[in-house]
Amino acid sequence: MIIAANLKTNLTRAQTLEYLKNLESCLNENSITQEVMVFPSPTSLNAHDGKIIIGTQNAYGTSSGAFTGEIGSMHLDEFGIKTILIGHSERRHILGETQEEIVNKFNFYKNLGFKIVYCVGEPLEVREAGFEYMMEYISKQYEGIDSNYESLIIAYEPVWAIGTGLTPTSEDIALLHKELKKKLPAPLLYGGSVKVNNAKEVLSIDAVDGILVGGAALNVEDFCTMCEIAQGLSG
Ligand SMILES: O=C[C@H](O)COP(=O)(O)O
Repeated sequence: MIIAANLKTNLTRAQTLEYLKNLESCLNENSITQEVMVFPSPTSLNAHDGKIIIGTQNAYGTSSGAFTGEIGSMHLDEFGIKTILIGHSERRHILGETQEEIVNKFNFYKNLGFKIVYCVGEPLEVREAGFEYMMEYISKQYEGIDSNYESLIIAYEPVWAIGTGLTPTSEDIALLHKELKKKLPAPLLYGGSVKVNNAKEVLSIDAVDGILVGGAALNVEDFCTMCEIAQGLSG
């Protein structure tokens, strides 16, 4: 299974170093063999020696250049980072990234062989408009994305479940994941208010290959517990 922590705009560089040190020890103590990823804030990116895969929450589709406020692939190369989160709902809905910009970024990092965790998901009004409309909405988020890319991981994150404490029912997640797997057979993570107390239920659902955790991952013990839960379920 893939257990990923998106630290968003939290934890300083020093706090991230401490977090990674503690997480690495916890993973070792508990013999965790699952794929564990952490996406720190851009100023906390660093080389890391250990089990944890460090990914970037964002980067512009360039090596370097005149793109004020952005980082490019050369900044990731400095730390050996080869994993990127693309299409997160906060970038789509708060920062206004369009599908076209997302596809450009996807293609740039695909051409560099990055592992891409590609996020899709619907806002509440879309879900309330019915299943068919919701699936059409999510399908548009797949437009332009190379479904055959071998280093692709999809994360389904209903926007209304992110940071709200609300989660779809297990039946809803199972249904959605089944539909999304038909579209694209890549590993499929669920994200949106996953916490220690619901991680087991979510990870037990068919077609859930892992979780992408935001708020609840900020506590390193809790995030490690979720890795232990995944380990337990993987036998
Ligand atoms: O990338 C992670 C997701 O946005 C989930 O965030 P959350 O666990 O705080 O709901």
